[in-house]
Amino acid sequence: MIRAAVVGASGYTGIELLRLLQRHPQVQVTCMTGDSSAGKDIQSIYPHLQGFYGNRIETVDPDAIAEQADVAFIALPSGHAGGIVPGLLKNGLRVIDLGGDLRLPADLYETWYGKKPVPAEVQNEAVYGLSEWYREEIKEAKLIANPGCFPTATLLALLPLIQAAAVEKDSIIVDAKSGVSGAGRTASLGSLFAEVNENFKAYRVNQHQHTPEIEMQLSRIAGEKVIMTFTPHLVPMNRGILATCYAKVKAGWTQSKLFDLYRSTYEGKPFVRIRPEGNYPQTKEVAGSNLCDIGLSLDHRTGRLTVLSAIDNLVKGASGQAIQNLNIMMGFEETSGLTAVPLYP
Ligand SMILES: NC(=O)C1=CN([C@@H]2O[C@H](COP(=O)(O)OP(=O)(O)OC[C@H]3O[C@@H](n4cnc5c(N)ncnc54)[C@H](OP(=O)(O)O)[C@@H]3O)[C@@H](O)[C@H]2O)C=CC1
Ligand SMILES: CC(=O)N[C@@H](CCC(=O)OP(=O)(O)O)C(=O)O
Repeated sequence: MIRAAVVGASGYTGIELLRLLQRHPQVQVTCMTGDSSAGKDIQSIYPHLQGFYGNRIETVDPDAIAEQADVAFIALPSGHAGGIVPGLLKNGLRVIDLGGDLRLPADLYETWYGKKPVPAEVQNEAVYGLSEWYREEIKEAKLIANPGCFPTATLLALLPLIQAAAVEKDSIIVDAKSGVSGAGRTASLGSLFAEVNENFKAYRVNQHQHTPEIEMQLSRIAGEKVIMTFTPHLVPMNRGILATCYAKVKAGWTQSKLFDLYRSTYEGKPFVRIRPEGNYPQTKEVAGSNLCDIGLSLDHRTGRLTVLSAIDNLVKGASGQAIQNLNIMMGFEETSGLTAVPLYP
């Protein structure tokens, strides 16, 4: 049994880690931290956890965390990892950061997040944790930069095409929609019921912090620079991301060849399901699970391919993928703690 700390246990990704780890056969949560909730019992904030967890929430102290845990999940707003991660690594813990602090080099981070980057030696040690694509590196990692929710849905949809050089690389457009839990539990005007309910809006158009993250990983697999258009939207639902990705295919790529490409790329990958022709993913069909469902359709008139990808932002988009990465790092079964069937309806 390994001991896990959840740093930021009182947030949405924090309680999702608690929900999923509760039935993980090889992991026990031994430490929980928070900020405004420090000093309280977790079940006093989240009564649905009564009978599952009785831990007291502590303030963040890397040395105290290291005494109680072998691995730490960092589920904090961006800007905090730099002050915590070095102390945890120094004490020999494996660390998985769910925020954006370790995913980008310093210049891009500063530009897109508008915050001070983590020291270069910390960032350089981080392995980008898109589990299906970087398994071998994740196995050897001590520090994981867990991907963002939109990048997870988008990259799983687009990387097969990029790797096979099947599309014109300057033709990519991603139109993505997220449920409101993607914004976290911290109160904000934009997350109020009356702002979100019966509404559907784009936000941070051409300015979203996940744009460079997606482009960096597309470029890495392409072996050359790829840029794209990315537009996120907020949808009045609790959970889920649907990314609709468009790209112009190169000559010779038929619908059946494209299906073969996706099926062979994700063969043996337990969390990616390729939908049959004419059948497209829906957020409800992956809710509460670590699955990513992908569907595709080639428009013969325009030569443009539409790839749809659905995930639960809190599971495959955050806490589920973090546990998948822990499983890979520790040599556990990749699906340990993550085999739940989606919650439907
Ligand atoms: N929500 C999502 O779908 C996804 C989120 N992420 C990323 O995961 C991270 C966590 O997100 P999420 O769970 O949604 O956020 P929440 O706002 O729901 O939770 C934030 C957590 O961080 C704690 N916290 C806030 N400020 C401080 C501080 N100064 N010092 C110590 N602890 C602090 C809070 O404690 P307290 O409650 O006690 O104040 C709370 O536990 C973010 O970086 C986010 O971008 C990544 C992918 C998807
Ligand atoms: C709906 C909503 O607001 N979603 C968040 C996703 C948060 C996230 O994953 O951001 P990090 O890169 O900091 O981890 C957003 O668009 O910013």
